[in-house]
Amino acid sequence: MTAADGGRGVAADPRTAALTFAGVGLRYPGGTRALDGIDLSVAPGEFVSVVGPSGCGKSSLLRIAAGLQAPTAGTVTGRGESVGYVFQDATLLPWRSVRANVELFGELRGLGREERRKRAAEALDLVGLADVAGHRPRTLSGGMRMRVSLARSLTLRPGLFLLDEPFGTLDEITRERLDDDLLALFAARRFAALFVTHSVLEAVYLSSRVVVLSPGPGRVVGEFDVPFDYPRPAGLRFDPEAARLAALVSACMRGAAAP
Ligand SMILES: Nc1ncnc2c1ncn2[C@@H]1O[C@H](COP(=O)(O)OP(=O)(O)OP(=O)(O)O)[C@@H](O)[C@H]1O
Repeated sequence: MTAADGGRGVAADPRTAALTFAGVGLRYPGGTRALDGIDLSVAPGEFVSVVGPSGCGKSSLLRIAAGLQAPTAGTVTGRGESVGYVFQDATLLPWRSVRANVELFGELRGLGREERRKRAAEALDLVGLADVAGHRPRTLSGGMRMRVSLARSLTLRPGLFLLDEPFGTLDEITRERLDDDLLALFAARRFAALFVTHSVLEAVYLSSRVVVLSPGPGRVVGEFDVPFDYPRPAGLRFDPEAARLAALVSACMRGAAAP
């Protein structure tokens, strides 16, 4: 259950999981084998991060989870009706106001105008952007745009959030701030989350469990439960126990990357 068990975390029970991969493999049409034999479950209210060397199949795994890519082996189950997606690009519509962007998913779902407005206002409040609801996306910073993207998904009240390096292109301070925002949202809404990142420290700071993939084709080579309660104190970034755990995860990743 902890780092002391050498990277064998406790997987979620597939019967009650928010998301389960069973024997999932992916071979792209050109022949690249991206994933092989992935068994992984995310429990309701669990925050799972996936780390691994570049090209090991992390984004492919997220795309399969999102239903954007079909696996060529195995099955994916448990995706409920309401899944939130946040990818590296905020993909906002430039001609719409922030509020209208945040209302978009509700519109696509066929929610009534009043309900959409209410949910958008609530979500913008949660991410601290109520003041710029009438602005166009181009007037916002990169970090604010990612917040709008988060808010847009929050309007669906997702039971599962899929996040692929959402803050990867942002500077360190903005990224840390958004990590804190995400943690606050997680504490408030307690969705299940599958989060892809290159940063082991970010993974430990945010997650209840960190999963390590091998070089491609990605296989699960380590799982680490993170033994810190939510809400997490900002000081956890500098906590020696967190640093020790991050070192273990890194070592597992380096071991996996060894020839
Ligand atoms: N659409 C595609 N068609 C063919 N091959 C692909 C496609 N997308 C990804 N790949 C290949 O699949 C493998 C896994 O790619 P993927 O983007 O999932 O890895 P990743 O771990 O997210 O990489 P990174 O950390 O660099 O973002 C790589 O070898 C990549 O070249």
